Amino acid sequence: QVPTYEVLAMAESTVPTVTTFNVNFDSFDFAPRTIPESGTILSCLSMFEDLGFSSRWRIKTETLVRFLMMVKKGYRNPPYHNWMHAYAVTHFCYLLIKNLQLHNYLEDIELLALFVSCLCHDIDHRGTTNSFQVQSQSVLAALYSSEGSVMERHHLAQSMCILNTEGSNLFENLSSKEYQTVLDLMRDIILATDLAHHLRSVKEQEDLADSGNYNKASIPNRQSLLCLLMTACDLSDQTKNWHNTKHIASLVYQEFFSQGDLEKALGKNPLEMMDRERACIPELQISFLDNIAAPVYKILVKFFPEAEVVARNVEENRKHWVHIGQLLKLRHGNSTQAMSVEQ
Ligand SMILES: COc1ccc(Cl)c(-c2nnc3c(C)nc4ccc(C(=O)NCC(C)C)cc4n23)c1
Ligand SMILES: [Mg+2]
Ligand SMILES: [Zn+2]
Repeated sequence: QVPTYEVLAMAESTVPTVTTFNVNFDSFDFAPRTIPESGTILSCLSMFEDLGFSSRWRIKTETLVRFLMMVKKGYRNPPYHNWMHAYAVTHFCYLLIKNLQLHNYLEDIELLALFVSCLCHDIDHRGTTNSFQVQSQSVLAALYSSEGSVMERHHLAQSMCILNTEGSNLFENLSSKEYQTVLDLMRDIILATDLAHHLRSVKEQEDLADSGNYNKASIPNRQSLLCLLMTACDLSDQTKNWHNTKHIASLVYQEFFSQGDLEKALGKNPLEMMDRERACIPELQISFLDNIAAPVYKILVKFFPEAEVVARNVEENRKHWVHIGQLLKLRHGNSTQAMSVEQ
């Protein structure tokens, strides 16, 4: 529970509009991690207002503030999968809604579910993967490994707990039918953040984009697009400038290498990408961009040509990794020794 006086103090302060923060806050080039963590709750408040969610779904400011503080507090502090990741993901969702006229493709309640899912999608992440949960026989694996997507089921469960807590239920003023719908949507969307799920679904998303037959009346079409958009938000750090991308890679590999160290301590052999002795970050990032990130934004651009700039930024970042890789080869021969990510 978040103390009421804190909530009221926050709610008392007038909700600044997004433009009072930054003139290009709603541009694809804006890097949300430039907002200090201390300003992220107010920033989320102003995004809810700006998107018209507060009035459309009759969300009381006090309830919204309490919800945001509970969600933020629900995140731990691993190098990458922390609250600032959730905030950056949510900001990209804001950009999609603001720039792509998504209401021509999705229902209003689906946009609300997507936005709230971005806030909640990695809540209580421990900085380790689904396979690590199973390998280490964690409590979460005991709970969810039979269904798969162990961490994602936990993120969903934690989100439901917050919504079921008196005073922080965002959806308290929705009709019972709307309420059930938004929870079902959050379940589908948060479970879709499992990369294994994404890899199984991306072909279908590409075919739908290539067909040019997207039909807003088709539930499967809308579900497919929602999953694509969620993954696009989750990986959106790759669509920003090189400084941001480089920084994110160092956070992700801090997390991966810590897991690799744990696995070695448990007598297991970590994946190369988790092994600080073997990983070559530029190589790994080029294959991550080629095999996972770039295809997502190429498909996004097929649906929404006006999003072209994000796909171009991913290509730009790939070129930087190629250059870094060449520098490393020149400087350190072909040793696969993991080197710190240099300028
Ligand atoms: C959407 O869900 C997730 C979940 C976890 C993570 Cl860390 C990420 C994520 N976000 N940014 C990154 C970056 C910059 N590099 C990454 C390199 C590899 C992998 C990875 O999981 N490879 C396993 C393979 C079987 C797919 C994920 C990476 N990643 C996204
Ligand atoms: Mg996740
Ligand atoms: Zn995430």
